Amino acid sequence: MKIVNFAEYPSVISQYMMELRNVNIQSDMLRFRRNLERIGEIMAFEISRTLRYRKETVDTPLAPCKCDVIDTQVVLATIFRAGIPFHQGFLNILDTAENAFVSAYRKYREKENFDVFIEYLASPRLDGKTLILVDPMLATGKSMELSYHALLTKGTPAHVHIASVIASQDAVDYVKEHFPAEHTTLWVGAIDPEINPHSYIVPGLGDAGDLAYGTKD
Ligand SMILES: O=c1cc[nH]c(=O)[nH]1
Repeated sequence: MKIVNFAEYPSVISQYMMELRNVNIQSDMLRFRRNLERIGEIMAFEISRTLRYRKETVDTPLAPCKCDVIDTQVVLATIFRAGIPFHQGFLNILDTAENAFVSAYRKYREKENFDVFIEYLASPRLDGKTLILVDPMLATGKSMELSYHALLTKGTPAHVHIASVIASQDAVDYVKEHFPAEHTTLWVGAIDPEINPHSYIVPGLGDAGDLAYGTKD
């Protein structure tokens, strides 16, 4: 499995990541959502460089011109709810992408033990397409794997890109084991060393859904 870790090459993404993590900045929800969206836009651009293109001749006002156009059908899939701004960033760039939505929720058995359930799935057919699974926080990799298996009921994609803003090292190892190595690329803004007993990434940034949309009951 190919892994692209943007933290290895400092760029403007590093600045957005600092703002997402910083307790004094992340409480500005508008900025928090926009930073997730901006990282989505940049990752979408990088992923666009891996897509297939065909030549098409278009007429400019002066002459015919051969242009490259995307020749890969992309499906963007997002896990509710923190994924929404990140997804929008991808869609701002890949505007011909189809879209899929999955809801995964944690059902607690006791304080620190929970199962993840998929409750909702809306997806187009996936056969032969490029699936981009976006989830800003890849803590254990289990929700991502469950979502992927739910999506496979809609067909088998030719290639899978997993895009996250922060992944834990455990999640990276888990994804390596549970996704087809030949056909999967993992794109991450950073890989953090730990997850805590509540499955939050450490140092991470906290609860991305709450920071983007407010706390839940
Ligand atoms: O650290 C984490 C892990 C999962 N989801 C979050 O929002 N934050």
